[in-house]
Amino acid sequence: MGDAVSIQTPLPFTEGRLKVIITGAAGRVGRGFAEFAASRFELTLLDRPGVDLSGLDAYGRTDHCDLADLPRLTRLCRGADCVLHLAADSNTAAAWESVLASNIVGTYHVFTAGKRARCPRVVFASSVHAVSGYAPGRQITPDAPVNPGNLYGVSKCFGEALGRYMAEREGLTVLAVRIGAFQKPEAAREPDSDWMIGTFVADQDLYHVLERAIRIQGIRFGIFHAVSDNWFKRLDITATRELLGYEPAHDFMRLSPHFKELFTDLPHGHSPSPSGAGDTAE
Ligand SMILES: NC(=O)C1=CN([C@@H]2O[C@H](COP(=O)(O)OP(=O)(O)OC[C@H]3O[C@@H](n4cnc5c(N)ncnc54)[C@H](O)[C@@H]3O)[C@@H](O)[C@H]2O)C=CC1
Ligand SMILES: O=C(O)[C@H]1OC(=O)[C@H](O)[C@@H](O)[C@@H]1O
Repeated sequence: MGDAVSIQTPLPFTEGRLKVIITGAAGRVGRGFAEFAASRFELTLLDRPGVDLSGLDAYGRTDHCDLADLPRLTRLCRGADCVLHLAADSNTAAAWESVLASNIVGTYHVFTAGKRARCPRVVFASSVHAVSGYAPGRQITPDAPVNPGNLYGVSKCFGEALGRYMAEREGLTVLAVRIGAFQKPEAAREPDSDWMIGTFVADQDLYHVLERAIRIQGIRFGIFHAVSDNWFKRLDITATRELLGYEPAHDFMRLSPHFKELFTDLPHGHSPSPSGAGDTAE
């Protein structure tokens, strides 16, 4: 994560019920995080007009807002401590027009709304696809040059770059969390997917990273990787562990019925490295 590696740890975390705006709150990550975060933060849960927000009102205030509507976004951000920006066209094969509207223009509007409303922090949901162009089996550290595997990934690189600019030049603090393949642990059933082995992130593991990204002090900008404690980690999580205090609880191989039997006699953390894959960069 570039500059942050020289920071002395541990960094402090802001306690208490911070006011957090969540965009894309009705999506897969948003709904689960809202439930996890309701007792921890004062939430405003946003999604685009027409999206069903029912059920979310148990976790905070709900409202509709399209990312295209900068004035409305700005009003909604007033008084908030942080925007957790989850809204996006999350389809890795999304059409460019949609990527442009939601992920590029929409993300620009979220950062700009945060700045205009004096909301000091944006936590940006980036993706492993910002670096999915690297060869399979290679582990990627947060300081590797971006290498998106699709146009959706390109839009996540844009969000990271904009976040850095907004942090360095416009006074926000920005944490970009590169999310792997988000799933509930009980859904980790794909028989032999190389992609899932390396990128799986269990829902609760991700929620802990997001909470810590919202609370950490002393970082102006950082890119943090969020995958579970997988046998092979496509994204290196050293900085997430050391700076955010991330302690992942899950490992795709241990959850998958296909692989579980291989691990019965091995204590956690002492698995042999699979050939061609491991925790160090090639
Ligand atoms: N689910 C995953 O495995 C991963 C997700 N991510 C990122 O994390 C974030 C959350 O992902 P999911 O919850 O899975 O996505 P999702 O597709 O389930 O939810 C995204 C939400 O954003 C909303 N949205 C889209 N465009 C909008 C617009 N123009 N204005 C207002 N709202 C809009 C949608 O209505 C939807 O409810 C996304 O930014 C995604 O790119 C990154 C890596 C992996
Ligand atoms: O590639 C993956 O596994 C995931 O990565 C993402 O960034 C996408 O938003 C999500 O739809 C995919 O499932």
